Order: sequence, then C-alpha cells, then structure tokens
Amino acid sequence: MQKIAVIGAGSWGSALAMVLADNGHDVRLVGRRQEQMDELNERHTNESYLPNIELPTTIRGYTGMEEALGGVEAIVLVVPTKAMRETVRKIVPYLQKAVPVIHASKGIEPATHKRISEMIAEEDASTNRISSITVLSGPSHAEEVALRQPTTVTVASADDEAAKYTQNLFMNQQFRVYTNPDLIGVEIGGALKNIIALACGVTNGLGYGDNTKAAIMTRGLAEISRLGTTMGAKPLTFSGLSGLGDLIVTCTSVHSRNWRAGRMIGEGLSMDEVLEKMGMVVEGIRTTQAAYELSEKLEIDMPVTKALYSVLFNGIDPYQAAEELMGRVKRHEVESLYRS
Ligand SMILES: NC(=O)C1=CN([C@@H]2O[C@H](COP(=O)(O)OP(=O)(O)OC[C@H]3O[C@@H](n4cnc5c(N)ncnc54)[C@H](OP(=O)(O)O)[C@@H]3O)[C@@H](O)[C@H]2O)C=CC1
Ligand SMILES: O=C(CO)COP(=O)(O)O
Repeated sequence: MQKIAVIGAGSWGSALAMVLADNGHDVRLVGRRQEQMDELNERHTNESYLPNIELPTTIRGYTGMEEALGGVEAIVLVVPTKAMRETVRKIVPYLQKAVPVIHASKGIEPATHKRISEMIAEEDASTNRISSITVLSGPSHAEEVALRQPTTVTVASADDEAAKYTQNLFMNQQFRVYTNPDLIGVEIGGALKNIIALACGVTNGLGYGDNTKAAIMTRGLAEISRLGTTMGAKPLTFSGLSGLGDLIVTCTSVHSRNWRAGRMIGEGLSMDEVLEKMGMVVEGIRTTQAAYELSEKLEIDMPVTKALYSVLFNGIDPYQAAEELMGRVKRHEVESLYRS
C-alpha cells in the first residue's frame, strides 16, 4: 500500500484515483473547489466530471497541497497541460523527500514546444524534489475506466524502475498496464492524436462519413510519426497503445471531447462557442498550435494539422480546408512516412 496524491479532480484524475483505490492504495485526490471535495468526502461522487458513478469511500478529497502531500510516496499529475507548470510549482515546496511523479496529461506547450515531462523537469530543476518522471497514456476514456471496463495503457519513463513501479501501482484485472522505454514517443502520440480527433470531428460535422474519417486517421498517424520520429521517438511506438490505440479510441468515440469539439466546429460553431458548451478541457486546440509551429520550425509536412490550424486560428471555412487538403499535389503513400 502506497500513499499517493492525485492532483487534478477532473474526469481523468478521478478515474485514475479509483484504479489506485481499487488496488488498496491510500489515495488523496486534490481539487481546487471546496464544494467539489466536500461532495467527494460526504457523498463519494463527482457529478460534474463522472456523473452517476460511486467512487470508493477510501478516496479522500483535499484542496490544500500541504495537507494532501504530507508523507506521500508518489504523485500523479492530471491537470490540463496549460496548468502543469503552475501545479508543479505549487507541489514541490511541500515534498519532504524526493518522490516519483507520474503524469497522465496529453499535450505540448505552445511557444516552448516542450513535452509535459520536460515542463515538469524544468519546474523542479532548482528544487530536485522529483525522483523520476513517468507518463501514463493510452486508449482510456475516463467514463469507461470508472465503470471498470477492460482498458489497456502504457507507462514510459527514462527510468526503467520508475516505469515498473508505476505499472505495479495501477495494474489490475480491469486496467492492464504495459511498459515502454520510449518516453518521447508515448508523450507525442498521446498529445498529437487529439489534433487528429478534432479533425475527424470537423469532417463529421461537415457531414462526411467513414471513408473520410479513415483517411484522416491514417494520414494523421503518418504525420504524427513524421514529427515524432524527428523529435526522437521510436517509430514502433506509434503502432502501439499510445499511438494507434489512442488514435482509434479518440477519433471514434462520442466520449472524446476533442472529437465532439471538432464536430461542433464542422457544424459551424465558433471556437469560443464550442469551449463554452464543452465545460471540460479540449487539449487538442492548444496542441494544434504547438504542433503547427513545430512542423514549420522543423520543416515537417503535416497537412492535416496545418488544415486544422487554418480553421481554428485563421478563420478558414472547414469545407474550404477539406477541399484544399484533397487538392494537394500528388504524393507517394509511404516514401515520406517518417520524414517530410
Ligand atoms: N478524460 C479522459 O478520459 C482522459 C483525459 N486525459 C488527459 O488528462 C488531462 C486532464 O483531463 P481531464 O481530467 O479529462 O479534464 P477535465 O476537464 O475533466 O477536468 C479538468 C480538471 O483540471 C482542473 N483545472 C482546470 N484548470 C486548472 C488550472 N488552471 N489549475 C489547476 N487545475 C485546473 C479542473 O478543476 P475545476 O473543476 O475546478 O475547473 C478539473 O479538476 C488532460 O491532459 C487530458 O488530455 C488523458 C486520458 C483520458
Ligand atoms: O485521451 C483520451 C482517451 O484516451 C480522452 O480524449 P478526449 O480528451 O478527447 O476526451
């Protein structure tokens, strides 16, 4: 039994807290709204993020870091990417000894183009309170994990022992955890699939069907692989759970916030209208900006990302963006799979 703090009481933080509690760990779930933590402690529910789910009574909710982090042996970070740096800055002063950190968020930071593990390491550089950083990623909608439906994920770390420790923490009969040494590939696959899910949603919103979805998913995976391998990822990782697996689950599921946001944009809503309606994080929007900037900087051909960027940030009509994608110059299918 380990004392574990899960920071971020949204859908995914709560579902992962459930897995850890099911495994017998002492779980402290940290949210930022007192009424939400009162609901968790008194009624064992989190209606705004996991409706109609009863959480294990052993999960305790906290809003204060000092109280939640006392004596913890591991920390799981599950806040939106844009809140990651600020969250790490908030936790490190309360860590009495160096502890392993596991993150389960999916994104890349616009402007710096850093992956999440790089952001965490940077924020701990002067304090050294984090002993290892591991990412947990894969095809895993919180709604289904909370129902204890069979789910598989991957954990990756530069520290092999940290990956195995994380595998042991989370693995159970319903939640199967693999290890993968390719930290870069696992983080990039999880972040970039959200762009492709948004793009698939846009095509559905335009009224296009399964042929178009399969095209965007397959060519999307090709451009994820091109950018990812240029950034140092192993090609095989993109055929795995955190690559193809997560691409499938996000592009084809009504649970996906990215896919749903894309569909509304395809139907004609503005980005602001969509974000207001969602009320949950849509990571793919900021990741589209980051990946587009990276593709320009590294001169990687990423046509789907570029088309989506023009829709989201330059006000291009989605129908026109789709026409332009289809009208590009002739290409060989596989010659440019890993480099532009
Ligand atoms: N949902 C899923 O199925 C999966 C999600 N993920 C990833 O997990 C990460 C978290 O997503 P998810 O839990 O789904 O998001 P949700 O939208 O469900 O919840 C977001 C959580 O983050 C909190 N939050 C929002 N902004 C801030 C901030 N600035 N500082 C601190 N906390 C903040 C919210 O608090 P409040 O309620 O007070 O606003 C809420 O607890 C994302 O990177 C996502 O891609 C990965 C796999 C599966
Ligand atoms: O990452 C996810 C499933 O693996 C969740 O995707 P959404 O953020 O699009 O809901």
